Amino acid sequence: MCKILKHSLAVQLNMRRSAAPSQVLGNAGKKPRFIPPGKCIAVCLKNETKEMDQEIKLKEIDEKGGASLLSKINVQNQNENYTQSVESTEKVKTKPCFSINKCSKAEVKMLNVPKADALCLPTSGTAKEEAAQEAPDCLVKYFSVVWCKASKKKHKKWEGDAILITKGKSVILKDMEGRDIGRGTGYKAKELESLDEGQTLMVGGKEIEVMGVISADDFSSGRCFQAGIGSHDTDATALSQTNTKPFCKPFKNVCKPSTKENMLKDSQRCKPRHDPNASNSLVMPRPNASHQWMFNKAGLPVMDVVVDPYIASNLRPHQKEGIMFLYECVMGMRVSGRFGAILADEMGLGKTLQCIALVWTLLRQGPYGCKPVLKRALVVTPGSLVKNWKKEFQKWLGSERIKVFTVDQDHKVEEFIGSPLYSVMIISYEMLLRSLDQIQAVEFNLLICDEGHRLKNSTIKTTTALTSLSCERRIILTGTPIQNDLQEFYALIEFVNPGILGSLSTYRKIYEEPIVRSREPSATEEEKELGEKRAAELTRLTGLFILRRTQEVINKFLPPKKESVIFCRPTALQLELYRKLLSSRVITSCLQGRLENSPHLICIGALKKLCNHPCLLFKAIKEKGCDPMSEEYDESSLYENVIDVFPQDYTSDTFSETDSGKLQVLVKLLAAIHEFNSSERVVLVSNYTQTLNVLQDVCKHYGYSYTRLDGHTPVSQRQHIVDTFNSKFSPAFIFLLSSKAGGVGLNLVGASHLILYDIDWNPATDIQAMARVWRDGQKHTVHIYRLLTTGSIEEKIYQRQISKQDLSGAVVDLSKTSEHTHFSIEELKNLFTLHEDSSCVTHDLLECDCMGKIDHQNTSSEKPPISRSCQLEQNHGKPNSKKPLSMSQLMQWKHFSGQHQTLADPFLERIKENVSFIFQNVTNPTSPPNKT
Ligand SMILES: Nc1ncnc2c1ncn2[C@@H]1O[C@H](COP(=O)(O)OP(=O)(O)OP(=O)(O)O)[C@@H](O)[C@H]1O
Ligand SMILES: [Mg+2]
Repeated sequence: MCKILKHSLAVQLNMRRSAAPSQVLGNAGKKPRFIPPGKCIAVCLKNETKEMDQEIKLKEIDEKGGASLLSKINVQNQNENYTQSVESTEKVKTKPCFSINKCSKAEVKMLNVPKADALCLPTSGTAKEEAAQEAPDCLVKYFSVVWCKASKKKHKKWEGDAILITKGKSVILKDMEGRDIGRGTGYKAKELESLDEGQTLMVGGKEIEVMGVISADDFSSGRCFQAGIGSHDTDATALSQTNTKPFCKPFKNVCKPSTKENMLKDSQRCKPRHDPNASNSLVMPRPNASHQWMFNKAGLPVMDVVVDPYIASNLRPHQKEGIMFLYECVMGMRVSGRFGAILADEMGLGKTLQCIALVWTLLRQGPYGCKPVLKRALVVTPGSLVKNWKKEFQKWLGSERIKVFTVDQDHKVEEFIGSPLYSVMIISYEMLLRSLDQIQAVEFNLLICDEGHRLKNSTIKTTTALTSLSCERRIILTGTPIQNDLQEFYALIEFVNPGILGSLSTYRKIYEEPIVRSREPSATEEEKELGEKRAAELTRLTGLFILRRTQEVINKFLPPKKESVIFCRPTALQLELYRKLLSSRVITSCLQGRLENSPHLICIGALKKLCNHPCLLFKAIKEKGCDPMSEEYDESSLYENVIDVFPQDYTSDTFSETDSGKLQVLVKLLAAIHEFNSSERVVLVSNYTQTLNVLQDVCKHYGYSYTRLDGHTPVSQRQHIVDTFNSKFSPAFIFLLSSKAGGVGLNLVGASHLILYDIDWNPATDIQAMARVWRDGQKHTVHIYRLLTTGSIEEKIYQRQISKQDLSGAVVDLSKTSEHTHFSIEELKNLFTLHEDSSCVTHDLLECDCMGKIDHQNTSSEKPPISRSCQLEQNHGKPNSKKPLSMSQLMQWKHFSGQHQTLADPFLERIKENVSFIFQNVTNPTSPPNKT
């Protein structure tokens, strides 16, 4: 970027979007004032370091010695001294953002100082007094500038663009990645205020020339740092072409250049493939003039692109919108020169169908001269969903319209390449890595990455492999919200639209650091404001090609969903074992803060096992042994004496359902469902294979037919298992599902009951599992049951889940490790407390009157039953409320105590005896069950 330029040329060539509009045309008429570095000197002698604001420390001048010292300084020294007045950029490198609150007064002569000996002299009063005099809200101005090292050369060799911030008498220079590259103080405030285009200034040994004024808004939003993406408008033409890839490439293969003759022929025979005027037709947006100018160089007739009514007739309104959005993105109509999109609709909204409609449309049509935009499309998806994608293609298009190729052991990429029949290839991420060489040789015009949140890490093999594909039109599909971690967010954006957010270091400085900083408790008001603005700008910018809709858009098409959180009383054996574990040496030492080797995680694991069933703990003890001599952090020391609590003849194989509170409830619940209607089906979910084994034994014991999908199920069999279960003729009553293995993407609409047997730290894992049954295609009212052991660690995890969910607005990352590893001692104390006297600790925390008064103050069973929807307002105004705000939603659910006489629910009615409390919520209560 080093160019030798004269001023005016520099003004023009170094222009970035951030420069003033006047400079786009250059400013030849205006002669910039240039102050050679050697002539314009600001000398500041360090006397004291003063905190200027939360970030900037500026050095003030010892005014007493200042003048006498200064008079002795030669030019060279002055330069050295000047640098003293400039805060080292290194020092502030790690600081996230900056803003200037108040300015110190430093005695510096700066702008337009004609003499080589121009020195900074104290004016009046002490530095401190003067700093105090300066209005804290003095004007902050922002400029786009170019800079170079100070030199006396006539022709400057500008080294880069930068942003200059002036306030009062101080300036900061930032490079385009947001790093401080110079600071100075002691300028004349007036001169800084009147600084304008073409003027020059010395900042920290650097000479700068002002290219234009930047609005405060452009600075605080970070737009000014974004080369090429800075405008407020969303118009594709707003983008700088210099920063984008060649425009013709995406259309290269399918738009062959036309001769005049061909063009005429084209326009004569060209007509939209489907009638754009038909009722309910779905017509894609027409390209605007600039798009045509860029992509229709051959001047082909512009045609309406109309989605095949065969598929369009099935689309939900949000899906129609989604298809138009995707179309605009991959056509480069939303952001010029960018062809990527992220469709982040919540689970079950039909992302697959939207993509299928898009692919089918683009394989057959295009806006210019009826030429299809795509020749080949590649879908990459988790292995378990490869067949589902094929099925969905068939479901929505029928097998006669399109042939899709799925890669597996028997069907290699070569077959796809060799066959003219296929235009769509579906492959798993794993298989993609294995066949990368062959795939790289194929020219795909569209790449769809399903469950694409796995690309959040740019260094992993999968991301590198996919990035290596030359295809520019890239779509990421994810039901998992992606904005939790700003670096992962960057990686996803970078994948679909490379370079759009600048380099990673720029992104960090401009967005991540200020945003993260603004959310820290110690953030100043100014930091908060800056962070909010940057976040808003990031959202605006990425919102051009990210679309997320929530479940609500589809609720009205879905049958009702009844969700119950069921607090199951632990059994006597569970309680005794629980107490024993809590009194172990390991837990005591954890609570004293000795957490090396993470013994607390072992303890948490043991308690969770115990909650599921004591036999799982028993098994662990047998495997690990219990050694009284072992180290505290060793698992076997946790089990010391625990084995004695089990009955002498206890074995893990012959477990009894009466040993576990949750299992007792489960068995009754399954019986109730089965008896109610033998064609009802249940998905039974656990995070643990061992627990699934127990549940499987229960199925066997009661003669319930079942099927199972967990991490060990071969990928090739998964779709078959799912299809069989969903089929009307499925013999299976129960689908045993490992949430880790089969959580994402699966449709299990054959079942209308889903039971979450245990709880995960990450709410997304559970939400994912629940979304398997309540989704499009479900015909019956859905019942979701979440089983928790009353007063135990499971309740605490649940409380954490709902806080986390509220805090992030359900924005959580599925693939984050499910076990939390960091806990404060307070949190651990809470986690390792058993509440034996509460029927629902979560409800206690809500401070909801409906329960608190009756169950706690008077446990008499003659008390009238409780069934009410608590009012949020009733806790308002209570000081010192222990209720985490995040639980507020639970307040709106129905609260039932275990003693409630009629629950008006045939299934819950059966389990009452073992249940201490129930929260229940019905979504979509009025919608009729889906008949389609
Ligand atoms: N318009 C529609 N009418 C009827 N069923 C639909 C419609 N759209 C989608 N579906 C069905 O809804 C189910 C869910 O769709 P899909 O699997 O595409 O969801 P998704 O958005 O990919 O969710 P996830 O994030 O869980 O993968 C599928 O069985 C699909 O066939
Ligand atoms: Mg999906």
